[in-house]
Amino acid sequence: MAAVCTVYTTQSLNSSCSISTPTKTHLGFNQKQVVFYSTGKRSSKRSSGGVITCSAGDSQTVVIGLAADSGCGKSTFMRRLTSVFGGAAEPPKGGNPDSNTLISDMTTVICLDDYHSLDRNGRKEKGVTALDPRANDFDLMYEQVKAIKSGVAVEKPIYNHVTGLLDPPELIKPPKILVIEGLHPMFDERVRDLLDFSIYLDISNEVKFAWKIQRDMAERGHSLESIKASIEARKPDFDAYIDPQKQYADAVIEVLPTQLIPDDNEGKVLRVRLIMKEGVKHFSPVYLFDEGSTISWIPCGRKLTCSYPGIKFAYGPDSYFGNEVSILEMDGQFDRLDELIYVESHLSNLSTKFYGEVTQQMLKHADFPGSNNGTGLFQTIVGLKIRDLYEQIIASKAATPLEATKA
Ligand SMILES: Nc1ncnc2c1ncn2[C@@H]1O[C@H](COP(=O)(O)OP(=O)(O)OP(=O)(O)O)[C@@H](O)[C@H]1O
Ligand SMILES: O=C(CO)[C@H](O)[C@H](O)COP(=O)(O)O
Repeated sequence: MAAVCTVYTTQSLNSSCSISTPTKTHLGFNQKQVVFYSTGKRSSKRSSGGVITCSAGDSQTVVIGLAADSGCGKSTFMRRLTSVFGGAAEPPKGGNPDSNTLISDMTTVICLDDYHSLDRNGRKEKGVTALDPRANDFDLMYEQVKAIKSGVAVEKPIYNHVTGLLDPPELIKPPKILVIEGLHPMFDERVRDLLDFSIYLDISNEVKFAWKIQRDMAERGHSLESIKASIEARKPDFDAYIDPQKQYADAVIEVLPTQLIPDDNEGKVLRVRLIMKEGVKHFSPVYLFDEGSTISWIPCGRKLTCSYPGIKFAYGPDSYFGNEVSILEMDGQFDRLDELIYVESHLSNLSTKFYGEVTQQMLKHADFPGSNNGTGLFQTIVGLKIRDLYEQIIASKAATPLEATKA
């Protein structure tokens, strides 16, 4: 059966394509109309959310995965990352006001909640949480991420967090950098294999609880009891399906209670560890003083103002889920953010474009959560490393286009 569809792409389509779900026709974006023969193989049970898969060949979309539980700082991280590329991210213009997508000049961030196959009622009826793979459509996620990576636009579904329903799809054009953020970017092996770089935000239970209480009580009017109950209800599925993804991450930002205050239970001062996998293509870990050595550093004194309980850095090689890693750790918090330049000048391999860029980024977003501690510092550093990775991938594709697309 011949299916006529419109492909949205910035590239010439001279290669083999297949259509898995016939899509609606949209007009107006650099489109080319192509006749396809349906494969007859529907990859999704959805009536909406089509994908046109082509091996277009010369695509340049770099795909980044960011995994974390809800309320663990993904949005904050995304704002820092987008800022490193020099722009602010906004929802698609003129689209669904409840869209979860954020677009800037260089990046498009899609939220994987949009691949929930069961809406809020559906999950309730079946007795499953949103973390359960049975509540998510990994076939569609894979096909759409693959299509975007190969330079082809898709009609991605929208999960509406306000209504709890699945809304009509939105058009996602291939960006320079696609970030897929949410609960499961590294869960499905096929999706995982599409990632050029992956990050896991590993927030310890104590800290997660403190952040969730702060946000859900202050901003969403939830009671302490309901927050506790929701965390408890999610925990088994979190442990089974979300947490194990950290073994696949190229970088993990681990957030723990401080060790500088004995038996601290306030959760305000944090110990943050940046775990960086060795041997990842286009990514070289940051180091403190001397690459590969084991270092402990208390920078407080003449050049860095520290009030109680102070600041302690550590760095060294380690092993993480059987992989060789480097770990950079910061315990404590900055009193004066402008003095961060002192710390920055002792770190190497930061992938900055000028002296003091980390400090500049941190000062620019001093009002973001975590700007006075290792969460903000390490998120900024990972943002710079992603920019560097992107530039390296683009440069290597430009140098050897055929080889690079095969890799
Ligand atoms: N580094 C941090 N330090 C302190 N609090 C933080 C930090 N990051 C996030 N938070 C707290 O957690 C809340 C959630 O952060 P954010 O919106 O970035 O998370 P999220 O993972 O995108 O959440 P969701 O998936 O639920 O939308 C913030 O409002 C803030 O209260
Ligand atoms: O984990 C989540 C997002 O990261 C949400 O719990 C999930 O998407 C379900 O959403 P809702 O709160 O609208 O039922």
